[in-house]
Amino acid sequence: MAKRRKSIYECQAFLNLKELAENPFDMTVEGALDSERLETFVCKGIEFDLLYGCQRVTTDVLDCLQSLADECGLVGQYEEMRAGAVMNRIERYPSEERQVLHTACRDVFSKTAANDAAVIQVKRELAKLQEFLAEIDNGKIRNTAGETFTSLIHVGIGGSDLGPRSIYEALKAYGRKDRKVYFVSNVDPDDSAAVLDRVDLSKTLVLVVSKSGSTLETLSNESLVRNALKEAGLDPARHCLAVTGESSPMDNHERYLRSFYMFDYIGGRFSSTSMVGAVTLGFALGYNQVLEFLKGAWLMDEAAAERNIRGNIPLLLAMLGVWNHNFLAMDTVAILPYSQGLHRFPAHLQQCDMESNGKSVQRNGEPVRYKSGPIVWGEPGTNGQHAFYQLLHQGTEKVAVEFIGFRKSQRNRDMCIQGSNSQQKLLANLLAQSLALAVGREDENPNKNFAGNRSNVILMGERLTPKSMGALLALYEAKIVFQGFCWNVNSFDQEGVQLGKVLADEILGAMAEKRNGKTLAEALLAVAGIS
Ligand SMILES: O=P(O)(O)OC[C@H]1O[C@H](O)[C@H](O)[C@@H](O)[C@@H]1O
Repeated sequence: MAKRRKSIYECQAFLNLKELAENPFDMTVEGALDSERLETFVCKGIEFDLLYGCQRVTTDVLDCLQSLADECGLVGQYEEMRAGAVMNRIERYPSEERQVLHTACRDVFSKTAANDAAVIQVKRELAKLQEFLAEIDNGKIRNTAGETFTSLIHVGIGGSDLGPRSIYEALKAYGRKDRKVYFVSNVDPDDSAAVLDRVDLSKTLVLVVSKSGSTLETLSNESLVRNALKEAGLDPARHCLAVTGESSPMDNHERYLRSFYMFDYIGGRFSSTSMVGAVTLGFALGYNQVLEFLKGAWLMDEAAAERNIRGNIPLLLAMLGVWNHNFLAMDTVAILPYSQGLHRFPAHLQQCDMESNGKSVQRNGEPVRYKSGPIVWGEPGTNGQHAFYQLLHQGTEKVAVEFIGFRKSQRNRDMCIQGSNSQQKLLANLLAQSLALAVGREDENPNKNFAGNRSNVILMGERLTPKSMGALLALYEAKIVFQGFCWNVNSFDQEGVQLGKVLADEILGAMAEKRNGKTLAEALLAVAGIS
């Protein structure tokens, strides 16, 4: 018999927080935000510190958030998930009924794994990857002309693209100089054409990534690339690699030089540490860097099992998010990395968060009666400062901001210009934005007035490396999972993407048969003037 999960509004802490939210901490009062507060409201963790002095919280609020986390059993559920409980389900209705074990992808460093069976499968795939990368290095795998492969095109979409792409972008500073990676995701034919125009296909590996092995965009792009290989006189089976679910329609060894597996218990948007991300990363950076990346993620997973929110960054970030969203009515979260390497990371988190927690049904099948997942968006600073920060400071919309910064740059190529180097300028801007949002500034001219009290946190790391990237990824994965548990939604399915796919098929059918105007879909096709 499944345990009944509490909805947050059934918790005593929920009522207490509602009361506290009537009079949240005012950061604009003179002296409210002082050095003591800034020093106290810091959570030190794996590879990152979370600075949360600029949140509208008091110790009372934090105590209540702790109680809410405890009443909802968040850490207990997280541990159940890591051990292999069937968390991907909705009671009383047909649902995916799966375990959720993306954490097993990095549980390879533990003496005793949380779920042995999954870790055995994970280790087998890692060993295959290590061997494959060694064979490219030692020349056992070469093209038909006997040359080494120097490029890889990663073909996938959604979880099979966003995570790997954002991680590759974050870490390409450590990439091998003799290797290049390209990504193709959109079914817009211009996406693949632009990449195909730039590569020497004879020295290119094509990694097709699809858990289901049946995603329209990925299969279309695979066909376009295979066709280009054939037109260049090359044998696709000697260039194409697959990452897919075992026994998916793509699980066909004759069509691929190598096949790597992911498993039912790894959700697409949580799959970056599986072969979905590891093959591309391994090609670009080498196997040891993949291990560093996994190590960072594993350390964060372990740290996320701490019950005390003041000592657990993902849990604290999750609970501060609940406070801002459910009690202070902040509908959107902006992820603003002050790190060019992380320029695609907000896009990845958009999928990871919004596809996970953008739900209106609880795990018990009842409707959600409070707000579940927020809208997530973001761009790197300082670029964003010259674009949308106006709204963050003076707009009517209140946005919860999560800054991410690093004390040191990745490439160490910097110089002093007008008294400071660029890394210092970057960090000065990050800190300035945090304070400006929180404290504001009064001006008798209303148009120049900054109201302040705009909540934000800073995640501060030393340097963006494979290890810290792994930790950052796992931090956000755990945050999303904790929030999903708190809102009592199933964070691991994505029924909401189905209807659009069904209607797109209907419209494609109408296009093929030149049907026009009978159904709503056909009428829209005609009105849009598409033949
Ligand atoms: O990896 P695939 O099976 O090709 O799926 C790719 C993506 O497609 C779907 O539409 C889902 O919404 C995503 O969660 C998934 O990551």
